[in-house]
Amino acid sequence: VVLQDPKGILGHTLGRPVEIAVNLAKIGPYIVFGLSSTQVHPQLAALDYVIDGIENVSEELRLDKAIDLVDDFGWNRGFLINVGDVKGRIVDSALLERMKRSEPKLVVEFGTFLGYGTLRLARVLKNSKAELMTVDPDVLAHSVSSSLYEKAGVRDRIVMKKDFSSNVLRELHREGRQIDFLFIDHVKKLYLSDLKLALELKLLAKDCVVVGDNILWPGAPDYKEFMLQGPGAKLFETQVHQTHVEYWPEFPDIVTVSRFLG
Ligand SMILES: C[S@@+](CC[C@H](N)C(=O)[O-])C[C@H]1O[C@@H](n2cnc3c(N)ncnc32)[C@H](O)[C@@H]1O
Repeated sequence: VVLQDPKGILGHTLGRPVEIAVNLAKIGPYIVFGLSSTQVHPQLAALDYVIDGIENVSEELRLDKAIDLVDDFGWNRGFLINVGDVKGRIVDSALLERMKRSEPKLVVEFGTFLGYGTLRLARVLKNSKAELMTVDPDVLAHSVSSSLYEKAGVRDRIVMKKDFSSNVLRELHREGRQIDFLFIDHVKKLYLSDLKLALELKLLAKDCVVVGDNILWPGAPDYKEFMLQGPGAKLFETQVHQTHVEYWPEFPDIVTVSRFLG
């Protein structure tokens, strides 16, 4: 507790030196071992790879190139937890199918991380007027994704919320808005509670499509049970896609695509 809030516990005179020592300890590995930020954070390493690889790419090809570079990094250079190209195609198709039925107004992603999933959604929504919103409380996700969107040339098309999913659901409710497509890809334990909150607040528009990633691994068993056997089975029509973990074909995973019957 003292290390988290030294001035609050010890007062300014004693607490301030402790605060400085704690911060020095945090940046110590960088100084002492000469580590760069990209060696510590895979998100920054992937962003670095995109920035270098996209330099001479023309404006109209930048979005595709940014997506390809992240996938190349994920497959060949390190492990990333973005949805990846294989499961990403399932998300793309779900959104395309939804767009064939009617023009969505609001598309939301829970869990931004690098911003890769958002780029895929932005690519599918290229000729759409839908608002694309992505939500992540983590400052590293916020800053890395902002740079990635800028490099890919889509920064002005994306509404970024540096906040928790449940707060954003309540905000949308206060604004009287509804969601037409929801990509749930944040903390697995929150999938079901956030879905229930969205239902309780009547935030899902009729025909809203809800895509759940990582249903098998790391796994959201309660969400799966709710959608397939529980009350969700009457509220949604769900397709179960057997696939594999991002950039790791040896490990099976499931993506669910659920259409809200309203
Ligand atoms: C698996 S990653 C998201 C990957 C991203 N959807 C993609 O495919 O590129 C999960 C992210 O969820 C974020 N997260 C954690 N708690 C959250 C919350 N309550 N609301 C929204 N995002 C959250 C984490 O910070 C992390 O960046």
